[in-house]
Amino acid sequence: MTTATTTAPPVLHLAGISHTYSGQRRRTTVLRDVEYTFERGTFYTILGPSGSGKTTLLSLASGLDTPTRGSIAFNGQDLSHLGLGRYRNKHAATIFQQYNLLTYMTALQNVTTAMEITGAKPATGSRKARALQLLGDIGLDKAMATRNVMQLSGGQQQRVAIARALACDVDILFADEPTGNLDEGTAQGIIDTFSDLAHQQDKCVVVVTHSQRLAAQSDRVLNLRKGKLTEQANTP
Ligand SMILES: Nc1ncnc2c1ncn2[C@@H]1O[C@H](COP(=O)(O)OP(=O)(O)OP(=O)(O)O)[C@@H](O)[C@H]1O
Repeated sequence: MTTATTTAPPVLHLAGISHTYSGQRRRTTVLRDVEYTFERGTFYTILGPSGSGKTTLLSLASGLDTPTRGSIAFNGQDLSHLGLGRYRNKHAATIFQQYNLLTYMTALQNVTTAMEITGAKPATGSRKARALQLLGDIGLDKAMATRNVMQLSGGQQQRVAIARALACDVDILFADEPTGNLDEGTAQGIIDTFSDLAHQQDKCVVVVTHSQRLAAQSDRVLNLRKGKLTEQANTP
């Protein structure tokens, strides 16, 4: 008799990926034969020393760059067949370390534009109302939301980047040091939001961080060291 086990369905598979940057003088191999399967309904953190390749790994997994070797599949489909643009627009949202906001727009316009591009439709109400709600939830009131993003502080811009990613109803959310510029209370609110996205909305959330405190609140902690990705044994 076989025993039935319930496992979360895989959403993203990294199959033997390696990545080398080719400079004018030398080549730097950052990732070496990384093999890992990310699942829905799970909140992951990736830890590793500075320069170990965390941002590189995120840029490959989020479809911004392609690995030198190996392949990446979303829901069983190779990203090169699905199309990186389609993957980024429809299935994966990324909160970048540098925020990558549209600097000629307001905070609100940054969020609504992303919703239009990804086709995200709120369950009720308009995109504008949903965007204002998301911005409000992380502490940016209407006056701030309608200000040009260049007139916001670094921490406020980071919150706009977070609201923009949350507004896109995608399967996977990637975030690169998303709480680095935030005070403790706001950072905790963001961590709680990531946790809810994974556990209540069945999303896959992958966060790169240096924060042990953040990592301790995730479901699975991964370590990137010397080009290899390993899962911490004590994660559930
Ligand atoms: N475009 C590039 N060209 C050449 N080398 C690069 C490039 N981007 C990153 N690197 C190098 O690859 C290595 C990994 O960089 P990466 O930014 O992925 O590390 P990280 O773990 O995210 O670092 P940190 O924690 O400091 O943000 C570093 O040695 C970096 O100098």
